Amino acid sequence: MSDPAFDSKSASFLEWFKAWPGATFHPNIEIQDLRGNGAGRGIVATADIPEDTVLFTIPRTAIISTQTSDLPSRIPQVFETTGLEDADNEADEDGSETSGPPDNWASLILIMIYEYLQGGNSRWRPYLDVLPDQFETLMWWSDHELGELQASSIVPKIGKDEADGMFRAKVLPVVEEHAHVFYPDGSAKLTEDQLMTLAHRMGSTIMAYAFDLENDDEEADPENEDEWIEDKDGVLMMGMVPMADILNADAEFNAHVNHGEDSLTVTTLRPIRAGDEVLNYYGPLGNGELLRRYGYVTDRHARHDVTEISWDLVLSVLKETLILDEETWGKAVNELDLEEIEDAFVIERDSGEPDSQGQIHSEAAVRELPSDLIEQIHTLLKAIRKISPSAIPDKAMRDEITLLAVHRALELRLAQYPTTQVYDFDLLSANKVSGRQKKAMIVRWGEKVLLQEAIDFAQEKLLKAQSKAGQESEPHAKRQRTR
Ligand SMILES: C[S@@+](CC[C@H](N)C(=O)[O-])C[C@H]1O[C@@H](n2cnc3c(N)ncnc32)[C@H](O)[C@@H]1O
Repeated sequence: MSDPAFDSKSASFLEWFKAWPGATFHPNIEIQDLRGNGAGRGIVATADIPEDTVLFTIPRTAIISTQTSDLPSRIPQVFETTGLEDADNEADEDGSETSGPPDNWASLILIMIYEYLQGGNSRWRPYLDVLPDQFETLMWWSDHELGELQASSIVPKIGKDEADGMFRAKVLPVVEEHAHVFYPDGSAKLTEDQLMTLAHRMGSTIMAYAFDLENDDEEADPENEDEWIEDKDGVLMMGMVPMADILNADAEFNAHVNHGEDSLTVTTLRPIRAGDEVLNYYGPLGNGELLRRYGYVTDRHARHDVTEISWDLVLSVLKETLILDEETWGKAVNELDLEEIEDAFVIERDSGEPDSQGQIHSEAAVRELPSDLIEQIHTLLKAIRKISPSAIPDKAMRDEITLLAVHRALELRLAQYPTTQVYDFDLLSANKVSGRQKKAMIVRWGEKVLLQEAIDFAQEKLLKAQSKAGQESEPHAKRQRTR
């Protein structure tokens, strides 16, 4: 069913966009209301379009960034940099530091707050009108809703407290100190709570919509010419790119945003048929990360699912497996260089890469165990062997113990999720869940499927290692097992 208010905002936005000098918009595409599929606005082909067609052109002047908004020139003292700062200001994100210019994130949040508060005076008003004021990203979920993610490793990455700290340190003070710049004459000032909510809203919008823009000053790096991933952690300038961000995305896609000197263009990577949605690419993200940053999940992104296993869990399994006296164990663990120790390890598949047409042809599968985990276990086992050589007499035993421990730790990791894969699958396939609960269930189920694949893979490797060790030790007595 059509929604006149929604459609009229889309139409005003399109008209505004086309009026920018240098903007183009292909006649065979249109902005559609895809809320029925839970996908907001999107761009759909209205007739067949061949490969390598320019769908639209966005002049750089239409992008919202530090280079185009008036804000940096109105409060230059805030935006001035010495050139020595960490462009990412990562260390400041906990809000512990209040000095220094705002980083990429804080700069764009300030600019978006400024442009929003200008209302009809902002050059980007029709664009701001089609940006969201509600989000499905994890930052906005209640504790109860987050509980549905169970033991997912995405939960500790949400970072709400860090964002609150950053806004209080780098955003609110600037708006308050320069209220005469941010608030047009006669407009009411926002309360601290309203300003925090607005900062969160702009932060979430930037997270899901902004692009990293290749810096004009830098020479083009031929290695990165085909860079489609929006790396929010990079040092490039961030900007809000009207129209390019109306594109929805998937792990297989059919369009690409090219960064030109004066404009950005969106071109088709393969023929698009009438009725097909034009899709961009946000990168090889698992559904957990997709949900955290963008607020949705897809079947195609499941191949990139990841989960993590903690070193503490592996360590407890190793301790149980090796049955060493406390002194030997304590000494060996103390041998590890705390600076070098990884706290968590990523479990993932070899998930393949999209080809130049945005399609993936390989099958995703677990093809190795995390090499940094194996290395860290080996370092510990080496330390143990130095103290107690009989505990780990040879390399074969080291490898067997390593695989036993990884296998067991993966089983215990899977058991940290209170429901089973089968239970989740039944609910999902019977369509008994919807909304956020369903998204959370897809994430946690995907992680369980991945963990089970990793368990099976470790088991296979363990059996091979054991049979190899058995053959090598024959006709001697069977090797003594550690437990
Ligand atoms: C860059 S915007 C794309 C335009 C957006 N649909 C809109 O209405 O403004 C990114 C947001 O679009 C939505 N989105 C993108 N791709 C999607 C997909 N394949 N399925 C569902 N939602 C999607 C998510 O809400 C995401 O945070």
